This record gives sequence, structure tokens and C-alpha cells, in this order.
Amino acid sequence: MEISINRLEHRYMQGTPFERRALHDITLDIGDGTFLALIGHTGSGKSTLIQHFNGLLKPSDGSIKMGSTELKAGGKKQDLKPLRKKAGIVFQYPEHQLFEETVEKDIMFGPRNFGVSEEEAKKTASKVIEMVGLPQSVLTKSPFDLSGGQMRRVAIAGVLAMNPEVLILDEPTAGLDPSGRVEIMELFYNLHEKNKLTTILVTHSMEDASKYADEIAVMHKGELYLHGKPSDIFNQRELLNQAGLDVPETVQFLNKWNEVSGQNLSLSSFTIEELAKLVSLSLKKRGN
Ligand SMILES: Nc1ncnc2c1ncn2[C@@H]1O[C@H](COP(=O)(O)OP(=O)(O)OP(=O)(O)O)[C@@H](O)[C@H]1O
Repeated sequence: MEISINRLEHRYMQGTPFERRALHDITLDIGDGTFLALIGHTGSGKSTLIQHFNGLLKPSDGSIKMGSTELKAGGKKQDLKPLRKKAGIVFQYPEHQLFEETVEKDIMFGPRNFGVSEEEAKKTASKVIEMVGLPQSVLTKSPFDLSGGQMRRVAIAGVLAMNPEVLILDEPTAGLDPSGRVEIMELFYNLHEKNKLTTILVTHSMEDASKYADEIAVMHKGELYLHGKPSDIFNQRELLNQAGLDVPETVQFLNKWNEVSGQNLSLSSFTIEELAKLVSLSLKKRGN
């Protein structure tokens, strides 16, 4: 689903002496099926922005269009419900929101709330539990008898059960160990690839942004500071530094390598594997 943000502004506590502008004049188009990483220093406005995608926050000015549904400043409350269904948000530590007696009931909660029949909701639970890589036997268990990683998968299944057209991930790997982080990111990436799901990943990890995203949007002081392909963004290290960010370590290494060796090598996927291949090839060429 295409997303179009037009001159979006958000002010907290609008009209009070405590009014605070968190977003200013954001204009951003996200194409259908794009994987976009949203990065920025703490307090730059990332969470405020993503809460507009499913109508948890309303624009103070400007608008956001999700497919055919548009939410404008001053829009009505009933405009929000269609957005809730279109955009599934996986918040930080989503497992904290599990509350039902069984995994199945927890996953069924969202669809039932939207008027889906008991039978249909059960079918959905069985489908999405598989999508997150858990066995059917988990459905009858209490979510609180599962491991932290399994609980997170159940919470993600609950979001997928709503069949969202856009998946919004707010630092979805926070608090996981390195292997758990990779597993969850690969899960999202595969969902994105398989279903051509438009995906927006809020992350502090330049490595994840460079590895998974087609496009990167950088927020700084409530404004959209940079937006483009990873390779374009990483060419602007000075600007990134000014926003309190840096390029991934693979790019830092290659920049140093080029400086020392006088070469002009460049990366396309920014992974350690690609970097190792590139350097080893260049060493072979030089006869080392
Ligand atoms: N409920 C709120 N009331 C008032 N101000 C808020 C509220 N939530 C956020 N802010 C302010 O809005 C600005 C943007 O915050 P936001 O949480 O969107 O940033 P962020 O980039 O998501 O930060 P982080 O990476 O730390 O999660 C900050 O100055 C923050 O203090």
C-alpha cells in the first residue's frame, strides 16, 4: 500500500501553555511494497511519526494518506478506524501487551474486535502462528508459560492476524540477544519479501537499516532530514554526524580502506560478507 505524507505537523498538548512541536513539515512518499528504515537520534520524532500511520495520533496540520484513506488535521474520529486495520504496529516489547489465558485467545482478540467470526478468527490464529515460526501446540498454552522470544513471536502473530497492509516496527528487537535479534529481523524481512508488505522499521541500528531497507528516512529535530537509498544516505557521513548518527561499520571500514589503499571500492548491500569478499578480491588482484 502506498503512503503519502503531506506537510505533516504534530504538536503535543496543542493549545495549552505546554504546547510542544514534535513534527514539522514532513512530506514523504513511501511506495507500495517498500521496506523503509526510519532512523534518528532519540527525541527526533520517529515514534510520533509512526503513531500517525494507524491513527493513534492525529495531525495538527497537514495530512497522511494510507492507500485510499486520508487523515487530515481536524479530521473526524471515525476516519481513524480504517487506518487501525490497514497499519499493524509492533511496539517495543510487544509481549508486555499479552493478557489472555491462551495464546489462541490473545491472537483472536484483534480480529474479533473487528467483527470477525469465532471460527474465522481461530483459522487465522492457526495460520499466523505458523507465519511466526511457532508450532500449533503453542496455541493452547498460556502466553506467560513461553520464553521471552516466543512471547514476542506471539505478540507479532497478534498484529499479523489483523492482516495489515503496512507493517510498522518500532525497534522490534529491543532487549533480545544477538541471535534473537537476527531471527526476528529475518522473520520480518521474509514476511515483507513473501507478501510484498510495505514495512517501516524504526531502528537505532544502522546495520539493520543497511541490511534490510530499500530506503532510509532520517529524522532530526522533528524534521525529515534525509531520505533516499542506503547508498545515497551513507555518502553523506558529515550530515549524518551532524544529526548525531554515523554510517554502518562496514562503510566506515571501507572508507578507511580506500583512504589507506588509494582504491575506490564501494559496497551495495553493506554486509560483512560483501565487505570481506570485496577486500579479499582486491588483495588477490594486487597479488597478496
Ligand atoms: N506524549 C508526549 N507529550 C509531550 N511531548 C512528547 C510526548 N511524546 C513525545 N514528546 C516529545 O516529542 C519529541 C519527539 O519524541 P518521539 O518520542 O517522537 O522521538 P523518538 O525519535 O521516537 O525518540 P526515541 O528514539 O527516544 O524513541 C520529543 O521532544 C519528546 O520529548
